[in-house]
This record gives sequence, structure tokens and C-alpha cells, in this order.
Amino acid sequence: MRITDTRLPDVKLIEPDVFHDERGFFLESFNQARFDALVGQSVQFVQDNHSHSRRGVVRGLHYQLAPRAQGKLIRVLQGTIFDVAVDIRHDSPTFGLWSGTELTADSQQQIWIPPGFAHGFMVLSESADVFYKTTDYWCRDLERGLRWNDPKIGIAWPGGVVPVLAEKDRANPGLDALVR
Ligand SMILES: Cc1cn([C@H]2C[C@H](O)[C@@H](COP(=O)(O)OP(=O)(O)O[C@H]3O[C@H](C)C(=O)[C@H](O)[C@H]3O)O2)c(=O)[nH]c1=O
Repeated sequence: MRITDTRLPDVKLIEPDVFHDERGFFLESFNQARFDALVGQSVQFVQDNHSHSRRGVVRGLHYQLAPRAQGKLIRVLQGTIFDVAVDIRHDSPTFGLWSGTELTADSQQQIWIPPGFAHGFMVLSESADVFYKTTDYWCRDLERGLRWNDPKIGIAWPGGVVPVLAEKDRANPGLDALVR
């Protein structure tokens, strides 16, 4: 299992060891001790999520306010997504900056996004099944959105797909309105 930096220092790309043989493949999709050693801290996950989306769907950008901010460990079970994190920690030197990674089921790569980031993704394949662990429970009252295409963030979303967003995400505020 390997960990590498992304454009945002605290957002990490994790590559599990995949064992192929004539039957197919096997991998440990999550190992608590190995994960903690890789990220350098003990991280407790309390919830697993799975969303299925068709081509072009953009879910996000979403985050939960403190004290229920969620860290997320994201992987793709089927298809391909462009997965994005935006640093929304007001005291961070990378506040407002973004990191994007193409995640595919074939690569088995994962993205670790600690608490303090807005998260979203765009589906690049005909459909995608996204599975992610979170470090806190969903809390509807503390859930907030950030505009996916805010020019002040300037996310370079892949072209070639027609973006499909829920009404709630089309109405998300921009970075300037970020709740402190
Ligand atoms: C997030 C969540 C939602 N729900 C219910 C609430 C709605 O009735 C339904 C769909 O929820 P929503 O439209 O918020 O789902 P997404 O747009 O995929 O939201 C997620 O999108 C981005 C990518 C994220 O990183 C977050 O995990 C999350 O905000 O599931 C639950 O019951 N539990 C949950 O943890």
C-alpha cells in the first residue's frame, strides 16, 4: 500500500496492493493499522456511503460544519470519476485551493480527504458507483454546499460530459459566502 501527495498537502492518494492471479484479483480495501500508519494518525470511521450516478452527474461540493466535519476515504467500485477536494480551512495557507484526481474502479486508487475540505465529484463513465467511509455521521443540519464551478476556486473539471446537478447543488453559494 502506497501513499502520495496531491496538489493539496493534506489530501492523499492511496494505492492498495492488488494481488492478481488466474481467478481475478484480491486487495485489502481498508486496513485500519496500515491506514493509520500511512496518514500518521489514528483515524476512526463511523459510516460507509455508496452512491450510484449516471454520466455527467456532479455531486457536491459538500461539507459539514464543525463539530461534525467529516473526513472521507473515497474509492470507486465501478466506473470513473473526477474527485475534487477544496480546502475550506480559513487559517490554511491553501484556503480556497483545490485538488482533483481521476479515480477508476480499475486502478483501485483511493483518496483520503481529512475534515476541513469540501468534497465533490463528476462522473466521467456511463455510470459510477462511489463508496466512501466518513469519520463522522451525516448531520443534515450542519451540511453545507459550495458552488462547483465558482471561478474564484477555478476547478478544472474535465470536458466532454454535460454536467448534471441536483437543484440544491446548482444553488450552492460561492467561496466568498463560506460560513466561518
Ligand atoms: C450524505 C447522506 C445523505 N443521506 C440521504 C439524504 C437524502 O435523502 C439522500 C441523498 O442525499 P444527498 O443528495 O445529500 O447525496 P449526495 O448529493 O451524494 O451527497 C454527498 O455528496 C458528496 C459527494 C459528499 O461528499 C457527501 O458525502 C454528501 O453530501 O440520502 C443519508 O441518509 N445519509 C448521508 O450520509
